[in-house]
Amino acid sequence: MGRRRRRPEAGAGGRRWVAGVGGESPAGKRSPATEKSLGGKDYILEPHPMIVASKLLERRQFIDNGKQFNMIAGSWIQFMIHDWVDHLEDTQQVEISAAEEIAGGCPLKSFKFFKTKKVSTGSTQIKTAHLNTRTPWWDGSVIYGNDHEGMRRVRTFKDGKLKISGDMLLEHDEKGIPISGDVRNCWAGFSLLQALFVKEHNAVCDMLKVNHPDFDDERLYRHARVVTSAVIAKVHTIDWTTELLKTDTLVAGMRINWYGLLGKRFKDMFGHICGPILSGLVGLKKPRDHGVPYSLTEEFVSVYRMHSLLPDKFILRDIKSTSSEDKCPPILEEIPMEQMVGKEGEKRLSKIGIEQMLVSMGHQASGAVTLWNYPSWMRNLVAHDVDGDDRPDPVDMAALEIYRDRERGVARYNGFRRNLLMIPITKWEDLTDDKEVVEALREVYGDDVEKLDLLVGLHAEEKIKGFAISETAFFVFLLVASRRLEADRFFTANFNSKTYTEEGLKWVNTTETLKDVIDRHFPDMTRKWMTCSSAFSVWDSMPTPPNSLPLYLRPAT
Ligand code: HEM
Repeated sequence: MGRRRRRPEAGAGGRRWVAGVGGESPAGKRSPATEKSLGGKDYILEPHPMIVASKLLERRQFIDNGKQFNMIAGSWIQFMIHDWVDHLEDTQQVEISAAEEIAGGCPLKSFKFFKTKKVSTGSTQIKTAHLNTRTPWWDGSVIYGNDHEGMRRVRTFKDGKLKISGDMLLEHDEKGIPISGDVRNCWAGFSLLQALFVKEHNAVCDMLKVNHPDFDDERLYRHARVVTSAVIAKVHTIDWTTELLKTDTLVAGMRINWYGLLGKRFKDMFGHICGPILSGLVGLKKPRDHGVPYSLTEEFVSVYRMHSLLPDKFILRDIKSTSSEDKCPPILEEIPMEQMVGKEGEKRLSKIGIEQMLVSMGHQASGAVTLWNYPSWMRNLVAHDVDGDDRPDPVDMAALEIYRDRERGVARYNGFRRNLLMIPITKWEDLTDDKEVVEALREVYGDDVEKLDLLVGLHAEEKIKGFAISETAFFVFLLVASRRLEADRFFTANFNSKTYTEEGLKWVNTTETLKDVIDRHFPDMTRKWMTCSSAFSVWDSMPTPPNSLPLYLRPAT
């Protein structure tokens, strides 16, 4: 029943590919249109990533997401990325530098980083790909670890439980690095979500032990792991995604993915007795991969480049204050985000404590995914290696992200849309009505829309009402959201009481949202501090009004 699942053809090494559309991912493979428009210039540096970062990405003034999406939601997606994907790096370093007239506004005039490692697949169809160092499945590896050593590090080997410290936060090693499944580029909000789901895992272990006193440590651990991973997947599917794309159609679509068109009540009563449309993807009799073994694509990674969600300052609230009658506790301190990252962030988190941190994150809006909203502090960032140690060379993340998509052969915006059978743009005005944006795009790319970088296009695109992300990114989200469930035996053939236990299945079936998880561990918190419906909206906002969906498809309020 172990969760170390591999793609069937991956071989003994358990390799996890990340490949681009069409298989090949080297930067050399590009569309003839782009080739022509670049006129033989160096693809990787045209236009210079630092110019793109300074003129189009860097934050001028923080733009928030209104009340739609809070800092728990922003951290949640980092929590998920760290469950699914991280590229293997080469040992060779690259340096990006620019002449004064280009680098003028950049905090770093040059920066060093490791190339993405390209490996030969041995296949004639897909010759090279990049390796994913994390397991791509929805298996909770962000808390459980990605390999044998990582998995051992987090376990207590008693009653199936994972390590957690007395203050309900993660334990740390002698260097101050958290003991958890994934510790790279972490910040206090991300670490808090890891701790919350370690608590969830341990609570499942307690419940299982009461019901099955004969289960040993290994059995408790394994059952609790599949249950907790399914809770994470469910929260992401029917709570987080519907807050990100807040429309009735999406609420219905995501609930149908989990429960099917006949709804939860029908499925609870009769089980998965109809096909995927009527009974949902979860509980299908066998996994489906539509003839293509499950793996994550480069395009998937690129659309999740959403560092603009991160603010400049973390707003710490005073939850002990009695001066406030309403649901929004007063502000205690505004802490620069860079002090909430890495080891320093961990120290601050232990002083703040899990409850104050969670309530504060709940009340702070995340940033909007739009141009001129990329955190300036990330343009001089001390990144971490896979062991969580600080890297010696700071990086300009905004410029690096532009470089990464180009290096990994991800098509530029128009090519990307063509690959998804979406209509490409022919002029800047097709992208947006905002004259200032059009002018800035023209300044960087001239009139050549084929050069537009994907990341810039996704941030510039006018959003559908209710969507916190672009329609282009949404297409990739939608495809992969279903695939992650239907290709996985733990959500299909093995979504049963033998694998999960009766009580474990009930635990998953009765948990709908992140609020349910928070209520389980902090029974008074949301009652005291939250007025909205989802723990991912800003907590003092209004509950979601009743929607036009049929009753059986509506989420419980
Ligand atoms: C304080 C919080 C965060 C820090 C310090 C951070 C830092 C980093 C760093 C250093 C990288 C690697 C850059 C490279 O070498 O290519 C990275 C990659 C990435 N980050 Fe973040 N990040 C944070 C939050 C987020 C959030 C909120 C998201 C939202 C989705 C996100 C999405 C990604 C993605 C998609 C990648 C690419 C992963 C890959 O190449 O495999 N990160 N981040």
